[in-house]
Amino acid sequence: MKRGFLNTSKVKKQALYGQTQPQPHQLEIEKPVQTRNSSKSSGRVVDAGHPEGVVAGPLPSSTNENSLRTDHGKDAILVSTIPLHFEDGPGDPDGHSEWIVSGPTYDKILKSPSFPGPIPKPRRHNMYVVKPSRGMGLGVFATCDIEAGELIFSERPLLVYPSAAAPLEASNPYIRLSSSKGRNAQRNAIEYEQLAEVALERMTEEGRAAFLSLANAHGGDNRPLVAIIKTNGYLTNIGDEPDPRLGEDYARERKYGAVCEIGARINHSCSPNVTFWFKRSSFSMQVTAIKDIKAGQELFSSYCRLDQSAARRKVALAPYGFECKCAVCVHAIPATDKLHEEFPARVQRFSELSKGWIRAPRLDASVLDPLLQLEKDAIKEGLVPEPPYRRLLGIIEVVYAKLGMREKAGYYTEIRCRLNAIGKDD
Ligand SMILES: C[S@@+](CC[C@H](N)C(=O)[O-])C[C@H]1O[C@@H](n2cnc3c(N)ncnc32)[C@H](O)[C@@H]1O
Repeated sequence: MKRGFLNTSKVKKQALYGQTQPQPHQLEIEKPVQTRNSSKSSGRVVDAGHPEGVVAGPLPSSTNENSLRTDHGKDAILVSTIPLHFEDGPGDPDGHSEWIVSGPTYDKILKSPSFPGPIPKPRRHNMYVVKPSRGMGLGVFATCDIEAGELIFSERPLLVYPSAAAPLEASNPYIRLSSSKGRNAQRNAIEYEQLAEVALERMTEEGRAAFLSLANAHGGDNRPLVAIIKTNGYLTNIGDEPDPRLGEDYARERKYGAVCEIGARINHSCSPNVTFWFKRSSFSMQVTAIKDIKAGQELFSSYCRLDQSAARRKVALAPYGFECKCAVCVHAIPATDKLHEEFPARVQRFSELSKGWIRAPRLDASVLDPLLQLEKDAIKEGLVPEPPYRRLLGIIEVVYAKLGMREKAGYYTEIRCRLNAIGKDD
């Protein structure tokens, strides 16, 4: 049976399946919504009904024939609850996410061995609290001392969505849209608002309330759900395979973003102390400390790339509706801007020099001075999350080892390993 899904509550509670059609990402709804390059009639959303023993309600139960399948066509788009939830089952103890997803990506993840695994658990309970943060709305605060590299919490996102659903300024690394943004993005956003409505309907009452209570920096947007996604989404490591047959927009991997209930309360700083990483095998988002954090301190992530000047960061953050007042921004001068922009190149230069130092029969301890100075500056400028920072730690470590200063070398090995371990187990 084929039907327009938006005004059909039964269908709203089920996975949606668009059969393979010549045009990508098209859904037949009351009025067919056309996506990029499209002048032909759209694909179809099919209510395939339920197999025995599987039902749509009560929410978030959502499995139907389509969500159990792992052979969806290239152009299928589903809204599905993940992990799957069966009527007579207890539901996943780690919770469920709603996922707006292309058929092939859905199939790929579902077919991964032992998917979904349990979400990682922090070593300690209740390491954070959500409460008001001066001038920033709500924020998340540490309730105990936390070490760099320590997992603070993990959660199944409320919603996982294709990043094209929530195009932001291109410099945002977390929700990045492919090159030809503009018109296609607008069209996609309308379509995705409708898909987000479907996803919202499928959530539990608590999940829906949590989603709708999240910050919205795009109040004037007439797509309120996409606006919430834009304000709160973080990039995951799940992406659709590139599909060059569909043109420039689809010619590279298109990532998925995630909106999380707790993670979304973390405010921005250009000197962040936590990082987000997505674990595919458990379909969960992790928040891990990248610096030692004292009890009572606020947790901050970065909403923008840090390898750019304060002026560029300001532009990148504008869609979030605030001006960053962190120490790094407030004290920005041309020299600090230069460090942000040149940090990877400076580390690279030291990396090349260090090859000669290691081979040298004897090394003067003075080679450490500029390295330690760069490390100090990088910490002060909030560059700890940048991959070159870890490379810098590695260089300092080998220089200390070469100088026979084992204890110092060991110290650098430890912090480098702790940072390197973040997100590595997936
Ligand atoms: C993902 S939410 C963070 C949680 C949010 N404070 C809340 O109350 O839910 C992003 C929004 O928080 C606020 N925000 C985040 N970082 C900020 C900062 N450094 N300064 C001022 N406002 C900030 C902005 O309103 C932004 O649009």
